[in-house]
Amino acid sequence: MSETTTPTTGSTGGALADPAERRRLMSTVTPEPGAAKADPILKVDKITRQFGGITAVDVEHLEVQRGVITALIGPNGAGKTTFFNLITGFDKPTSAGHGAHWEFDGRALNRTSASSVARSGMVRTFQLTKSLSRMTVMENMMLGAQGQAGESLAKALFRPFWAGEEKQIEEKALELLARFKLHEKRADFAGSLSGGQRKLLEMARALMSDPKMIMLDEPMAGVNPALTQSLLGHIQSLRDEGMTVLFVEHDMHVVRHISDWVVVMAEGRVVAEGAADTVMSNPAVIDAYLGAHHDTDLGDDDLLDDATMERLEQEVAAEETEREEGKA
Ligand SMILES: Nc1ncnc2c1ncn2[C@@H]1O[C@H](COP(=O)(O)OP(=O)(O)OP(=O)(O)O)[C@@H](O)[C@H]1O
Repeated sequence: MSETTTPTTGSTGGALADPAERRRLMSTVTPEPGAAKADPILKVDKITRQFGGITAVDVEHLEVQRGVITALIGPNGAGKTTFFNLITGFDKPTSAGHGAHWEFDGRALNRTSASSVARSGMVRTFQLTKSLSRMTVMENMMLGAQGQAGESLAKALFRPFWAGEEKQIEEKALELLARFKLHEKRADFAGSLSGGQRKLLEMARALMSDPKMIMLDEPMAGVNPALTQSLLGHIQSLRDEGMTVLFVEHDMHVVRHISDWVVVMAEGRVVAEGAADTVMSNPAVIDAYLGAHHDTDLGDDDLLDDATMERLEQEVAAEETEREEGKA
Protein backbone atom coordinates (compact mmCIF):
# COMPACT_ATOMS: atom_id res chain seq x y z
CA MET A 1 0.00 0.00 0.00
CA SER A 2 1.18 3.50 -0.65
CA GLU A 3 1.80 5.51 2.48
CA THR A 4 1.48 8.89 0.89
CA THR A 5 -1.41 10.91 -0.44
CA THR A 6 0.61 11.93 -3.45
CA PRO A 7 -1.18 10.51 -6.45
CA THR A 8 0.53 8.34 -8.97
CA THR A 9 1.80 10.57 -11.70
CA GLY A 10 1.75 9.59 -15.30
CA SER A 11 4.52 10.15 -17.77
CA THR A 12 3.44 13.76 -18.19
CA GLY A 13 2.71 14.38 -14.48
CA GLY A 14 4.19 17.43 -12.80
CA ALA A 15 5.10 19.30 -15.97
CA LEU A 16 1.40 19.85 -16.59
CA ALA A 17 1.05 22.01 -13.49
CA ASP A 18 2.21 24.78 -15.82
CA PRO A 19 -0.81 26.26 -17.67
CA ALA A 20 1.33 27.20 -20.68
CA GLU A 21 2.54 23.62 -20.97
CA ARG A 22 -1.04 22.31 -20.81
CA ARG A 23 -2.18 24.75 -23.47
CA ARG A 24 0.75 23.77 -25.66
CA LEU A 25 -0.05 20.06 -25.23
CA MET A 26 -3.76 20.43 -25.93
CA SER A 27 -3.16 22.74 -28.89
CA THR A 28 -1.63 19.73 -30.66
CA VAL A 29 -5.01 17.95 -30.53
CA THR A 30 -7.41 18.39 -33.44
CA PRO A 31 -10.64 19.73 -31.93
CA GLU A 32 -13.02 17.12 -33.32
CA PRO A 33 -15.02 14.20 -31.87
CA GLY A 34 -12.82 11.18 -31.14
CA ALA A 35 -9.58 13.15 -31.55
CA ALA A 36 -6.33 11.33 -30.78
CA LYS A 37 -4.42 12.66 -27.75
CA ALA A 38 -0.66 12.83 -27.22
CA ASP A 39 -0.71 10.50 -24.20
CA PRO A 40 -4.18 9.06 -23.60
CA ILE A 41 -4.75 7.42 -20.21
CA LEU A 42 -8.21 6.22 -21.28
CA LYS A 43 -9.24 4.98 -24.70
CA VAL A 44 -12.80 3.95 -25.45
CA ASP A 45 -14.11 2.24 -28.58
CA LYS A 46 -17.57 1.32 -29.77
CA ILE A 47 -19.50 1.54 -26.54
CA THR A 48 -23.25 1.52 -26.93
CA ARG A 49 -25.97 1.17 -24.33
CA GLN A 50 -29.62 0.82 -25.14
CA PHE A 51 -32.52 0.96 -22.71
CA GLY A 52 -35.48 -0.49 -24.58
CA GLY A 53 -35.76 1.62 -27.69
CA ILE A 54 -33.53 4.42 -26.35
CA THR A 55 -29.88 4.61 -27.29
CA ALA A 56 -28.42 6.24 -24.20
CA VAL A 57 -24.77 5.92 -25.25
CA ASP A 58 -23.21 5.46 -28.68
CA VAL A 59 -19.56 6.42 -28.40
CA GLU A 60 -17.47 5.41 -31.40
CA HIS A 61 -14.08 6.53 -30.07
CA LEU A 62 -12.91 8.72 -27.22
CA GLU A 63 -9.50 9.40 -25.73
CA VAL A 64 -8.80 11.18 -22.45
CA GLN A 65 -5.44 12.92 -22.12
CA ARG A 66 -3.34 11.99 -19.11
CA GLY A 67 -2.61 14.67 -16.53
CA VAL A 68 -5.23 17.25 -17.49
CA ILE A 69 -8.78 18.13 -16.45
CA THR A 70 -11.36 17.00 -19.00
CA ALA A 71 -15.00 18.05 -18.65
CA LEU A 72 -17.78 15.92 -20.07
CA ILE A 73 -20.74 18.16 -20.80
CA GLY A 74 -24.07 17.81 -22.55
CA PRO A 75 -27.75 18.47 -22.01
CA ASN A 76 -29.87 16.37 -19.65
CA GLY A 77 -30.22 12.83 -20.94
CA ALA A 78 -27.14 13.10 -23.20
CA GLY A 79 -25.76 9.87 -21.72
CA LYS A 80 -22.96 11.24 -19.53
CA THR A 81 -23.80 9.33 -16.37
CA THR A 82 -24.55 6.16 -18.30
CA PHE A 83 -21.15 6.51 -19.98
CA PHE A 84 -19.46 6.86 -16.55
CA ASN A 85 -21.34 3.79 -15.35
CA LEU A 86 -20.26 1.76 -18.37
CA ILE A 87 -16.55 2.50 -18.25
CA THR A 88 -16.37 1.99 -14.48
CA GLY A 89 -18.01 -1.43 -14.67
CA PHE A 90 -21.30 -0.43 -13.02
CA ASP A 91 -23.23 -1.19 -16.16
CA LYS A 92 -22.57 -3.35 -19.20
CA PRO A 93 -22.62 -2.03 -22.77
CA THR A 94 -25.19 -3.43 -25.15
CA SER A 95 -22.22 -3.70 -27.53
CA ALA A 96 -20.29 -6.00 -25.13
CA GLY A 97 -18.77 -8.74 -27.25
CA HIS A 98 -19.52 -6.74 -30.39
CA GLY A 99 -16.54 -4.44 -30.60
CA ALA A 100 -16.90 -2.59 -27.29
CA HIS A 101 -13.41 -2.07 -25.94
CA TRP A 102 -11.87 0.32 -23.46
CA GLU A 103 -8.51 0.48 -21.85
CA PHE A 104 -7.10 2.46 -18.99
CA ASP A 105 -3.40 3.10 -18.68
CA GLY A 106 -2.73 0.41 -21.27
CA ARG A 107 -4.90 -2.23 -19.61
CA ALA A 108 -8.12 -3.55 -21.21
CA LEU A 109 -11.06 -3.12 -18.86
CA ASN A 110 -14.02 -4.27 -20.91
CA ARG A 111 -14.16 -7.68 -19.27
CA THR A 112 -13.52 -6.56 -15.72
CA SER A 113 -15.72 -5.82 -12.74
CA ALA A 114 -16.22 -2.48 -11.00
CA SER A 115 -13.74 -3.54 -8.34
CA SER A 116 -11.06 -4.35 -10.92
CA VAL A 117 -11.66 -1.03 -12.62
CA ALA A 118 -11.10 0.75 -9.31
CA ARG A 119 -7.97 -1.32 -8.67
CA SER A 120 -6.61 -0.31 -12.05
CA GLY A 121 -6.54 3.28 -10.78
CA MET A 122 -9.71 4.73 -12.30
CA VAL A 123 -11.91 5.74 -9.38
CA ARG A 124 -15.21 7.58 -9.31
CA THR A 125 -16.81 9.47 -6.49
CA PHE A 126 -20.09 8.33 -4.98
CA GLN A 127 -22.86 10.32 -3.51
CA LEU A 128 -23.59 9.53 0.10
CA THR A 129 -26.12 6.75 0.24
CA LYS A 130 -28.32 6.20 3.29
CA SER A 131 -25.97 3.67 4.81
CA LEU A 132 -22.91 5.88 4.25
CA SER A 133 -24.75 8.87 5.76
CA ARG A 134 -25.21 6.90 8.96
CA MET A 135 -21.48 6.31 9.23
CA THR A 136 -19.12 8.94 10.64
CA VAL A 137 -16.83 10.92 8.38
CA MET A 138 -13.86 8.83 9.53
CA GLU A 139 -15.74 5.57 9.03
CA ASN A 140 -16.57 6.70 5.52
CA MET A 141 -12.87 7.18 4.91
CA MET A 142 -12.08 3.80 6.40
CA LEU A 143 -15.03 2.34 4.52
CA GLY A 144 -15.99 -0.80 6.26
CA ALA A 145 -12.58 -1.49 7.75
CA GLN A 146 -14.44 -1.97 11.01
CA GLY A 147 -17.12 -4.18 9.55
CA GLN A 148 -19.62 -1.44 8.91
CA ALA A 149 -22.57 -1.49 6.57
CA GLY A 150 -21.53 -0.89 3.01
CA GLU A 151 -18.51 -3.08 3.54
CA SER A 152 -19.02 -5.06 0.37
CA LEU A 153 -19.02 -1.98 -1.76
CA ALA A 154 -16.02 -0.69 0.08
CA LYS A 155 -14.19 -3.93 -0.51
CA ALA A 156 -15.18 -3.81 -4.12
CA LEU A 157 -13.78 -0.37 -4.67
CA PHE A 158 -10.95 0.04 -2.24
CA ARG A 159 -9.17 -3.28 -2.08
CA PRO A 160 -5.71 -1.97 -3.00
CA PHE A 161 -5.86 0.22 0.03
CA TRP A 162 -7.27 -2.53 2.23
CA ALA A 163 -4.14 -4.52 1.80
CA GLY A 164 -2.42 -2.14 4.23
CA GLU A 165 -2.23 -2.06 7.99
CA GLU A 166 -5.08 -0.40 9.84
CA LYS A 167 -2.73 2.15 11.41
CA GLN A 168 -1.49 3.29 8.03
CA ILE A 169 -5.04 3.41 6.71
CA GLU A 170 -6.01 5.63 9.60
CA GLU A 171 -3.04 7.94 9.13
CA LYS A 172 -3.81 8.30 5.49
CA ALA A 173 -7.48 9.02 6.20
CA LEU A 174 -6.54 11.70 8.73
CA GLU A 175 -4.06 13.26 6.33
CA LEU A 176 -6.70 13.47 3.63
CA LEU A 177 -9.32 14.83 6.04
CA ALA A 178 -6.87 17.54 7.06
CA ARG A 179 -6.19 18.37 3.43
CA PHE A 180 -9.91 18.70 2.72
CA LYS A 181 -10.55 20.60 5.96
CA LEU A 182 -12.83 17.88 7.33
CA HIS A 183 -10.55 16.93 10.18
CA GLU A 184 -12.74 18.60 12.79
CA LYS A 185 -15.75 16.73 11.44
CA ARG A 186 -14.19 13.29 11.61
CA ALA A 187 -16.45 12.01 14.40
CA ASP A 188 -19.62 13.56 12.96
CA PHE A 189 -22.13 11.56 10.97
CA ALA A 190 -21.51 12.05 7.27
CA GLY A 191 -25.22 12.76 6.87
CA SER A 192 -24.83 15.92 8.97
CA LEU A 193 -22.37 17.53 6.54
CA SER A 194 -23.34 20.38 4.24
CA GLY A 195 -23.66 19.78 0.50
CA GLY A 196 -20.17 21.12 -0.14
CA GLN A 197 -18.60 19.16 2.71
CA ARG A 198 -20.19 15.99 1.34
CA LYS A 199 -18.56 16.64 -2.00
CA LEU A 200 -15.23 17.10 -0.25
CA LEU A 201 -15.74 13.84 1.63
CA GLU A 202 -16.64 12.03 -1.59
CA MET A 203 -13.42 13.29 -3.12
CA ALA A 204 -11.30 12.49 -0.07
CA ARG A 205 -12.77 8.98 0.11
CA ALA A 206 -11.98 8.34 -3.54
CA LEU A 207 -8.38 9.41 -2.95
CA MET A 208 -7.88 6.71 -0.31
CA SER A 209 -6.98 4.30 -3.09
CA ASP A 210 -4.41 6.57 -4.78
CA PRO A 211 -6.17 6.71 -8.14
CA LYS A 212 -4.42 7.69 -11.34
CA MET A 213 -7.65 9.17 -12.62
CA ILE A 214 -10.53 10.52 -10.59
CA MET A 215 -14.01 10.75 -12.09
CA LEU A 216 -16.37 13.29 -10.59
CA ASP A 217 -20.08 13.35 -11.39
CA GLU A 218 -21.31 16.90 -10.91
CA PRO A 219 -18.84 17.90 -8.20
CA MET A 220 -20.43 21.33 -7.79
CA ALA A 221 -24.08 20.27 -7.51
CA GLY A 222 -25.57 21.51 -4.24
CA VAL A 223 -22.41 23.33 -3.20
CA ASN A 224 -22.74 26.85 -1.78
CA PRO A 225 -20.57 29.59 -3.28
CA ALA A 226 -18.29 29.69 -0.24
CA LEU A 227 -17.13 26.14 -0.83
CA THR A 228 -17.13 26.29 -4.63
CA GLN A 229 -13.73 27.96 -4.78
CA SER A 230 -12.30 25.48 -2.34
CA LEU A 231 -13.60 22.51 -4.34
CA LEU A 232 -12.30 23.97 -7.58
CA GLY A 233 -8.93 24.54 -5.92
CA HIS A 234 -8.78 20.93 -4.77
CA ILE A 235 -9.59 19.63 -8.24
CA GLN A 236 -6.89 21.83 -9.77
CA SER A 237 -4.36 20.72 -7.14
CA LEU A 238 -4.99 17.08 -7.94
CA ARG A 239 -4.28 17.82 -11.60
CA ASP A 240 -1.18 19.82 -10.68
CA GLU A 241 0.11 16.83 -8.74
CA GLY A 242 -0.20 14.71 -11.86
CA MET A 243 -3.64 13.13 -11.51
CA THR A 244 -6.00 12.94 -14.45
CA VAL A 245 -9.47 14.36 -13.78
CA LEU A 246 -12.61 13.58 -15.77
CA PHE A 247 -15.74 15.30 -14.58
CA VAL A 248 -19.37 15.76 -15.57
CA GLU A 249 -20.70 19.24 -14.88
CA HIS A 250 -23.68 21.37 -15.85
CA ASP A 251 -22.30 24.65 -14.57
CA MET A 252 -20.61 26.20 -17.57
CA HIS A 253 -18.72 28.75 -15.46
CA VAL A 254 -17.05 25.90 -13.64
CA VAL A 255 -16.35 24.11 -16.92
CA ARG A 256 -14.72 27.18 -18.45
CA HIS A 257 -12.81 27.96 -15.30
CA ILE A 258 -11.01 24.67 -14.69
CA SER A 259 -11.17 22.49 -17.82
CA ASP A 260 -8.17 21.96 -20.03
CA TRP A 261 -10.34 20.08 -22.51
CA VAL A 262 -14.07 19.69 -23.02
CA VAL A 263 -15.93 16.73 -24.51
CA VAL A 264 -19.54 17.36 -25.51
CA MET A 265 -22.13 14.60 -25.63
CA ALA A 266 -25.61 14.80 -27.12
CA GLU A 267 -28.04 11.94 -27.66
CA GLY A 268 -25.41 9.44 -26.58
CA ARG A 269 -22.71 10.55 -29.01
CA VAL A 270 -19.63 12.68 -28.71
CA VAL A 271 -20.55 15.66 -30.87
CA ALA A 272 -17.63 18.01 -30.19
CA GLU A 273 -14.32 18.28 -28.39
CA GLY A 274 -12.01 21.20 -27.85
CA ALA A 275 -10.46 23.70 -25.50
CA ALA A 276 -12.97 25.23 -23.09
CA ASP A 277 -12.76 28.72 -24.55
CA THR A 278 -13.56 27.62 -28.11
CA VAL A 279 -15.83 24.61 -27.77
CA MET A 280 -18.83 26.58 -26.53
CA SER A 281 -18.98 28.53 -29.79
CA ASN A 282 -18.97 25.33 -31.84
CA PRO A 283 -22.28 25.08 -33.81
CA ALA A 284 -22.67 21.40 -32.84
CA VAL A 285 -22.50 22.38 -29.18
CA ILE A 286 -24.94 25.22 -29.57
CA ASP A 287 -27.32 22.83 -31.39
CA ALA A 288 -26.97 20.25 -28.63
CA TYR A 289 -27.91 22.77 -25.98
CA LEU A 290 -30.63 24.63 -27.85
CA GLY A 291 -33.94 23.98 -26.21
CA ALA A 292 -32.32 21.72 -23.64
CA HIS A 293 -33.68 21.88 -20.12
CA HIS A 294 -31.24 21.82 -17.27
CA ASP A 295 -33.64 21.48 -14.42
CA THR A 296 -33.94 17.74 -14.18
CA ASP A 297 -31.01 15.70 -13.04
CA LEU A 298 -30.94 11.94 -12.85
CA GLY A 299 -27.66 12.09 -10.93
CA ASP A 300 -26.13 8.82 -9.81
CA ASP A 301 -28.49 8.07 -6.94
CA ASP A 302 -29.74 5.06 -8.84
CA LEU A 303 -26.24 3.74 -9.11
CA LEU A 304 -26.32 1.96 -5.80
CA ASP A 305 -29.78 0.46 -6.02
CA ASP A 306 -30.41 -2.96 -4.49
CA ALA A 307 -29.80 -4.89 -7.71
CA THR A 308 -26.48 -3.14 -8.32
CA MET A 309 -25.37 -3.68 -4.75
CA GLU A 310 -26.26 -7.35 -5.01
CA ARG A 311 -24.32 -7.72 -8.25
CA LEU A 312 -21.28 -5.96 -6.77
CA GLU A 313 -21.41 -8.17 -3.71
CA GLN A 314 -21.53 -11.27 -5.90
CA GLU A 315 -18.56 -10.01 -7.91
CA VAL A 316 -16.60 -9.37 -4.75
CA ALA A 317 -17.45 -12.79 -3.34
CA ALA A 318 -16.42 -14.46 -6.60
CA GLU A 319 -13.14 -12.57 -6.72
CA GLU A 320 -12.42 -13.40 -3.09
CA THR A 321 -13.05 -17.10 -3.70
CA GLU A 322 -10.75 -16.91 -6.71
CA ARG A 323 -8.04 -15.25 -4.63
CA GLU A 324 -8.42 -17.73 -1.80
CA GLU A 325 -8.19 -20.62 -4.26
CA GLY A 326 -5.11 -19.00 -5.77
CA LYS A 327 -3.48 -18.91 -2.32
CA ALA A 328 -4.32 -22.53 -1.52
N1 LIG B 1 -31.69 2.62 -15.96
C1 LIG B 1 -32.24 3.24 -17.01
N2 LIG B 1 -33.36 2.75 -17.61
C2 LIG B 1 -33.92 3.34 -18.68
N3 LIG B 1 -33.42 4.45 -19.26
C3 LIG B 1 -32.31 4.99 -18.72
C4 LIG B 1 -31.67 4.42 -17.58
N4 LIG B 1 -30.59 5.17 -17.28
C5 LIG B 1 -30.55 6.17 -18.18
N5 LIG B 1 -31.58 6.06 -19.05
C6 LIG B 1 -31.85 6.94 -20.20
O1 LIG B 1 -30.64 7.08 -20.92
C7 LIG B 1 -30.50 8.40 -21.39
C8 LIG B 1 -29.18 8.98 -20.87
O2 LIG B 1 -29.30 9.22 -19.48
P1 LIG B 1 -28.07 9.72 -18.59
O3 LIG B 1 -28.54 9.79 -17.20
O4 LIG B 1 -26.89 8.91 -18.88
O5 LIG B 1 -27.86 11.19 -19.17
P2 LIG B 1 -27.01 12.37 -18.55
O6 LIG B 1 -26.32 13.02 -19.68
O7 LIG B 1 -26.17 11.88 -17.43
O8 LIG B 1 -28.13 13.33 -18.00
P3 LIG B 1 -28.13 14.33 -16.75
O9 LIG B 1 -27.24 15.45 -17.15
O10 LIG B 1 -29.55 14.73 -16.65
O11 LIG B 1 -27.64 13.58 -15.55
C9 LIG B 1 -31.73 9.16 -20.93
O12 LIG B 1 -32.68 9.14 -21.99
C10 LIG B 1 -32.23 8.35 -19.77
O13 LIG B 1 -33.62 8.47 -19.62
